[in-house]
Amino acid sequence: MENAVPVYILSGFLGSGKTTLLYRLLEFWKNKGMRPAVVMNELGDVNFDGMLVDESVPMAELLSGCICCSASVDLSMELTTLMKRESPDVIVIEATGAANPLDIIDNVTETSLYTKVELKGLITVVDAAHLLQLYREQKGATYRLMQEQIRSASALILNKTDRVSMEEAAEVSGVLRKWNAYAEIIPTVRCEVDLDNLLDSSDNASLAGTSDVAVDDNSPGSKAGGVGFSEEEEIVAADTGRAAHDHVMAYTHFFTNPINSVEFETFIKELPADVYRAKGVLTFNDTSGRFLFQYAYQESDFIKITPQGDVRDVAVFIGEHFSSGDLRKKLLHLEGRLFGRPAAVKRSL
Ligand SMILES: Nc1nc2c(ncn2[C@@H]2O[C@H](COP(=O)(O)OP(=O)(O)OP(=O)(O)O)[C@@H](O)[C@H]2O)c(=O)[nH]1
Repeated sequence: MENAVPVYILSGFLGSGKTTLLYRLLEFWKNKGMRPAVVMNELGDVNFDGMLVDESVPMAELLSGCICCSASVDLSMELTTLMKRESPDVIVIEATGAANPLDIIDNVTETSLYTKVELKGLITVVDAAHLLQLYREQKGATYRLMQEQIRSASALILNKTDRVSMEEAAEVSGVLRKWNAYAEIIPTVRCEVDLDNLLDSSDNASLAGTSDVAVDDNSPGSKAGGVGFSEEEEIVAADTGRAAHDHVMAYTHFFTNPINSVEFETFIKELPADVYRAKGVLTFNDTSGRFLFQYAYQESDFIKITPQGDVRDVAVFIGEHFSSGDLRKKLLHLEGRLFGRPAAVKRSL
């Protein structure tokens, strides 16, 4: 398509390294004198990842749900508006880790019928250690979703290879090849990759959405199923009209008081295994400044930040079938307001 703006989709399960790759891509394009724009999608109510993106990068946010489930009009509208308002040279869509990429491919290709955008590639980032663990167990909704994200990719980043041995990296690489015969597989730590090569290989590979890859209609990302709300807390349904990722849930906790950093680290170490991802902005009472906190599969990171605008202390916990009530109690305890009025939102996705 002549003069169409290239669009790349970043896919990959929660915490695999999509945002890490996004930051690299943005720097790469800006260094080439290009104007990239981003569509960011988060399961929670807050766009933590956007906080570290340079303000010069135009950004559209789709919060509190998953683009693959929301009416395609949401994504199409954001793309069209970004095109008109910002005239970018390239657009990246960072999907939530629970997104089914085939639905997003559909949305983008549909948009390209009336807006000058062209889907160039779908880059899937894989957490080597997490996939290996799921592959050995060979079951679960997350496993099937990851499989779909890998199958649909035009390029595969095998990330977090620092968390596996060389033999294990080779084993996971074999799994990726088995599920996707065409995409280049690039092993990385923190998504450090030759980006010219990545984009070239992605551009040259075909996308599963336009080829004949088999898709399991009962897969977790497919549009089916309602969600029951049973907790007594304040509950906000993302949009009951939307299809749901019924295995994935998010709990958002708004903090009123600063907490102790050591106690918080202990709380994080004791998180149930079913909580596989958490992010937040926090103020501690024993150290100065504010922190962007990240947690993925037993590893946590704290980065000192100065959020723009009025950002409350808040943390989002994402996982499967965990007790948000238990997390809430522990967090209220850390805040010293166990019997205070709940300031929490539970969302089923
Ligand atoms: N050990 C290790 N950690 C990594 C690597 N790449 C990223 N991380 C860390 O993993 C966490 C998640 O990385 P993100 O880039 O935010 O992952 P994501 O896929 O965008 O996460 P979601 O947006 O929640 O789906 C962060 O704390 C990163 O610093 C890696 O290669 N090795």
